[in-house]
Amino acid sequence: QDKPVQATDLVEIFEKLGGKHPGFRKAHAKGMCATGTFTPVANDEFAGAALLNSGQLPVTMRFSLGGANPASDERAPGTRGLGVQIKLPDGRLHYFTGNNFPVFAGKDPETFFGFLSTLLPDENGKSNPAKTMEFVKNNPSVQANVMWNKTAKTPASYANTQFFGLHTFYYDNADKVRTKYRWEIVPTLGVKTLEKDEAAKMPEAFLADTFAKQLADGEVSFSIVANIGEAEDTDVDPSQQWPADRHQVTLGKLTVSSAGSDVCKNINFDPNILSAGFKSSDDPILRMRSPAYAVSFGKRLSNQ
Ligand code: HEM
Repeated sequence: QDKPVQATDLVEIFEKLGGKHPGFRKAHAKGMCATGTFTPVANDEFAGAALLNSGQLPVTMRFSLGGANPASDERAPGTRGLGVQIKLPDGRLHYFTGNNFPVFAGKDPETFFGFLSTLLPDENGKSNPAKTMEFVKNNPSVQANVMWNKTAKTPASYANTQFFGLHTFYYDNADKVRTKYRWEIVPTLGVKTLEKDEAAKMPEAFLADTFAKQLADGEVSFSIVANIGEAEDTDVDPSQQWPADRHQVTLGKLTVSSAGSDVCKNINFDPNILSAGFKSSDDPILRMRSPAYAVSFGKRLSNQ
């Protein structure tokens, strides 16, 4: 657990846990692509950002289930994700790629990898919950995520799911004044989950149909909001939430116009690709995401 973990190690363990599925994403294999627009809201904290001063911008997004299995059961609670690619007029891209849990499972790639390792079946093909419990006890930084997973309910729809950026990012304005923030994507239709018995009555795959129906019935949209960090809020640890009372500003609104295209296939929703003025923090999980996504991108495009 002490030796540095590489992006290839993480992709490999995802494949061990979720199976080898050539041509699919090595995480969030099952998903749905959608297109829409981003309508910015100007504000002082992000003054001068091209992202918020270029009018309405085209968006490609992908909603997904966690895990490497492209046939995941959508009735199960657990990870849901959203990748958002916003295209600026000069061709520059800005990504927001987040999940529905508010804290990550580990403060760094080594802890995350160590945790995943405990979930692997042993030589008899059996999982060993005691091993996982022992790891969780000894690694406080995975505990909040494990607790979240214990109580998480099945999301009723992607349109009723809130997504968290988890990591800390910065925006430096022209006067070099820095805004430190963490973003969230909040559904206009509200967060809705299914109780166990309700979920059991659903078909194994219902998310695409539910979404299409909501889109046909009215507007499906989300707000992108930024929680503004204070000096004592961690910059580098996505396993720790910031206090809930931080000043919040709206960056803009994401409105979905269509769902179900396959344009996401050739997109790598790398959260470190940001438009002018924005920067990633040194959060080691955030930094690990670029190489891991690149490994997966290369593999899936070459049908591995
Ligand atoms: C070290 C930690 C992480 C690793 C190794 C990792 C790895 C990956 C990989 C390999 C993919 C597939 C990329 C592709 O083929 O295009 C992926 C997709 C994704 N990840 Fe992560 N990830 C990590 C952390 C996170 C975190 C913290 C979040 C949420 C804040 C997140 C959200 C997502 C989402 C939403 C997708 C799907 C994007 C899409 O639809 O293309 N991941 N991740």
